Amino acid sequence: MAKLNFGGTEENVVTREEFPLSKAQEVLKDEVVAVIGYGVQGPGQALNQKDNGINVIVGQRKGTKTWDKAVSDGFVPGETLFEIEEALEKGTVICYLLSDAAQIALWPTVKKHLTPGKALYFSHGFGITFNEQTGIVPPADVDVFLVAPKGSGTSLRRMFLQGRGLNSSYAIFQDATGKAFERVISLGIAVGSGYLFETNFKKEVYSDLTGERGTLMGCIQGIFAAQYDVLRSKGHSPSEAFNETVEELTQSLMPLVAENGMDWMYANCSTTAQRGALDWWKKFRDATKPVFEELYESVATGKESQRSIDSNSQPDYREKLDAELKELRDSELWQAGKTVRSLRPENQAVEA
Ligand SMILES: NC(=O)C1=CN([C@@H]2O[C@H](COP(=O)(O)OP(=O)(O)OC[C@H]3O[C@@H](n4cnc5c(N)ncnc54)[C@H](O)[C@@H]3O)[C@@H](O)[C@H]2O)C=CC1
Ligand SMILES: CC(=O)[C@](C)(O)C(=O)O
Ligand SMILES: [Mg+2]
Ligand SMILES: [Mg+2]
Repeated sequence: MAKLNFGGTEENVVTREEFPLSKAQEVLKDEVVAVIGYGVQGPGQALNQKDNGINVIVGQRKGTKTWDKAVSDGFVPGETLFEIEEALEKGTVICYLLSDAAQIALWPTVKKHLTPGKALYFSHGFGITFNEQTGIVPPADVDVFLVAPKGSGTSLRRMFLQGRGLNSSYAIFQDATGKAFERVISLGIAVGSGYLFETNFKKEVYSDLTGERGTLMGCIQGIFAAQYDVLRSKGHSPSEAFNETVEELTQSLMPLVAENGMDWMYANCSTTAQRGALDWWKKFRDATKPVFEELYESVATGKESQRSIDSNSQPDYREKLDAELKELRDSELWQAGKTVRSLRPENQAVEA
C-alpha cells in the first residue's frame, strides 16, 4: 500500500500498479461474485468484473425491466443470471447493490445465505452505519467491507470502456477470514477503480451523503437556480442566463479545473474575471458554510438516512422521484438548457 501526501496529510492508497488486475484475478479465482441488484451500480460493477475475467453472476427479480437489461447486457438466465435468492446461495461474495432502502426489506433473506467465510460487500456505508434504522447486522463469521466508487455507476462503466478508472474508497468493517484486505482490494480493482483510498463505513456514508446533498448535486442546483433567477429578473434572456450559469461551466471551465485545479482555470480566464472571482469566492463560502454545517449535522444525527429510508421504501417512491425530476426538467432553466445543448456543434445533424 502506498502512502501519498494529500496537501500535507499522508494517506493510504492502493493503485493499479501495486495491485494489478492479474493479482485480483488470482485472489478471486475461486470466488463466485454475486451482484445483487441491477440498477445503476449493479450493471457498471457486474459488467466491469465480467470484462475483467471475474466469475460474476447477477441476482435480480425475474419479470422486471432490469432483468431484461441484464439479459441484453449479456448475462444468461440459469448460467450467470438468477433470481435473487438463487444468486445469494451461489455467491461466495455478495455485492449488495440494491438501493439503500431496499436493502432493509431483503436483509433477512441475505442474512440466511451468509454462511461462514462468505463476504458481504457494499458500495456505501449506509446499511451498517445506520444499523439502528436498517436492522442490518451481519453475522460475525463473514467478511464485511465496501468499495464505494466515487461517482455514478454509469460513469464507472463509461470510464472503464475508455480505459480510464473512477476512483473508489474502500473500508473493512469485519475481517472474519483474515483475507478481507486482499478480497476487498481485488474487488475494487475488478469493478474498474482507477485507485482506492482508505476510509471506514461511518466516514464513507457521512461524507457521501454530505457531498451528494451538497456541492455535487443539491447545492449546485441551488446556486444555478439562484444565479439564473437573478439574471432573468434583471432582463437577461434565457439563453444568456443559461450560458452564463451552466453551459460555460460544464463545457469550458470545469474541464480546466478537472485537468489542473482551480488556480489553473482562473489563470486561463481574463484578469478581470480573476480579480472578481478572487474577491467574491470567500463571500460565497461564508454564505453557504452555515448550510453545510446544518447539512452535516442532519447526516450525523441520522435524519437524512431516516428520510431516505422513509421515502424510498414507499411503493410509489419511483413515481414520486420521477415527478420531482420532471419539475426540474420542465423548469425554464433546464428547458433553456435543452435548447442550448441541441445547438452544440457535435449535437447538430452532420451536413451533407
Ligand atoms: N447510483 C450510483 O451510481 C451509486 C450508488 N451507490 C450505492 O450503491 C448501492 C446501489 O445503488 P443504486 O445502484 O443506485 O441502486 P438502485 O436504486 O438503482 O437500485 C438497485 C436495484 O434494486 C432493485 N430494487 C429496488 N427495490 C427492490 C426491492 N424491494 N426488492 C428487490 N430489488 C429491489 C432495483 O430493481 C434495482 O435493480 C447503494 O448502496 C448506493 O448508495 C454508490 C455510489 C454511486
Ligand atoms: C454517484 C454517487 O457517488 C452518489 C451521488 O453518492 C450516489 O449516487 O449516491
Ligand atoms: Mg457517492
Ligand atoms: Mg451516494
